[in-house]
Amino acid sequence: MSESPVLLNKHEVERLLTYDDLIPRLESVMGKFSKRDSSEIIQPVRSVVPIQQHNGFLGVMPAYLAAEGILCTKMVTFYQRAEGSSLPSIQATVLLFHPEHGNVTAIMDGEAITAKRTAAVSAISAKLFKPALSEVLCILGSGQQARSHYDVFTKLFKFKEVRVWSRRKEMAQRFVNDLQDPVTVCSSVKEAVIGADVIVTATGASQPILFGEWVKPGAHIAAVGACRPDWRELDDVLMREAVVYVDSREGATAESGDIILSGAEVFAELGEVINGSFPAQREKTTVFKSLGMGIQDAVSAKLVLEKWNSEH
Ligand SMILES: NC(=O)c1ccc[n+]([C@@H]2O[C@H](COP(=O)([O-])OP(=O)(O)OC[C@H]3O[C@@H](n4cnc5c(N)ncnc54)[C@H](O)[C@@H]3O)[C@@H](O)[C@H]2O)c1
Ligand SMILES: O=C(O)[C@@H]1CCCCN1
Repeated sequence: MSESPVLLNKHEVERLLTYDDLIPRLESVMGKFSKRDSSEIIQPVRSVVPIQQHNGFLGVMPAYLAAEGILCTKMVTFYQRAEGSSLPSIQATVLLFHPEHGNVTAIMDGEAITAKRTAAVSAISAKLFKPALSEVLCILGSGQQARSHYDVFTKLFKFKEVRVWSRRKEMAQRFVNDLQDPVTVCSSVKEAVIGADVIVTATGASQPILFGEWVKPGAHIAAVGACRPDWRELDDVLMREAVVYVDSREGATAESGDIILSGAEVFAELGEVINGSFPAQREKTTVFKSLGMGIQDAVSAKLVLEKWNSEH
C-alpha cells in the first residue's frame, strides 16, 4: 500500500539536523510531556535487555505524539568498551511510522540523533540553571557526547575557559586536537572541575567520578552518563546537596543509579520548569540528570524527515 521508507545514513542525519531547529522542538515536547496528557503523548520508560556476557544492553524507545502525528521508535545498543576501542559505545536506528496506516516511512541512523538531541537537552538545562556569570565550562569524558556537548555549549554560551578531562590523557588531547578554539586538557577530575561554573559528565563510568566537595557552589551539572540503576557518575554529597532536575521522573526513578542509590529527591522535570510550574533555582548548585527519552528522538527524526522532504 505504501511507498518504500526513506533511508538516511549518519552523514545525512548529521547534515539535516541543526541545533537551531532542534532546540525549540525539544523545549516544546519536554514541556508537553510534563503535562502528562496521554491523549497528546505516550512514551513508556524504555525497555532494556541486558546482554551480560558482552557488557552490553539493547534499549527500545517508542513514542507517540498525537498532535504532531509522530509515531516512532529508536532501537539503541550501548556497550561498555575498552578505552580506545574503535567501536562506538552507542549505536542506534530510528524508525518513523505513518501514525494512521502503521507503515514505516523512514529508517534513519540514530547515532547522530542521540548525540545531538542529548546535547541539545543538556544545553536547555544550562540555559535555565547555569549561574548568571558562567565563565568556565568543564567536560568530563572525550567521546561522542563530550563532542556534541562541546559543540552546542560553545555555540550557545560564551565561556572564558573550556576544560576537558578523560581517563587517558591522550584521549583528551585527541579531542582537543580536533577543535579550532583552545581547550585546557586536565590531568584529574578535581583539577578540571575546581572553579567550573558548568560541568558536563559524559562518561561510561559506573562508579562516582565527580565529588560534591570539588564543585563550586551554584555550579550547574549536566549529568548524561550512568544510565543504569546501579551505575554512578556523581557522589552522594553532590546528589543530596544539589537541586536535582530530571528529564522524566519515571525514567530517573527506574534507571538512574545517581538518584536511586543516593536517595536524592527529584525537585522537578525540565519540562515542568519550561511550563513554569516549578522554578529554575539558578542561584543554587543544580544537577540535571539526563537519561534520554523516546520523545526527543521522535521530534528529532521528524525534523530530519521534514528537511529531507523539503529537498526532494
Ligand atoms: N542521557 C542520554 O540521553 C544519553 C544519550 C547517549 C549516551 N548517554 C551516555 O553518555 C555516556 C557517554 O556516551 P558516548 O556516546 O559519549 O560514549 P563514548 O564511548 O563515545 O565516550 C565515553 C567516554 O567515557 C569515558 N569512560 C568510559 N568508562 C569510563 C570510566 N569508567 N570512568 C571514566 N570515564 C570513562 C571514555 O574514556 C570516553 O571518554 C554513556 O554513559 C552513555 O550511556 C546518555
Ligand atoms: O537515550 C538514549 O538514547 C541513551 C541510550 C543509551 C543509554 C542512555 N540513553
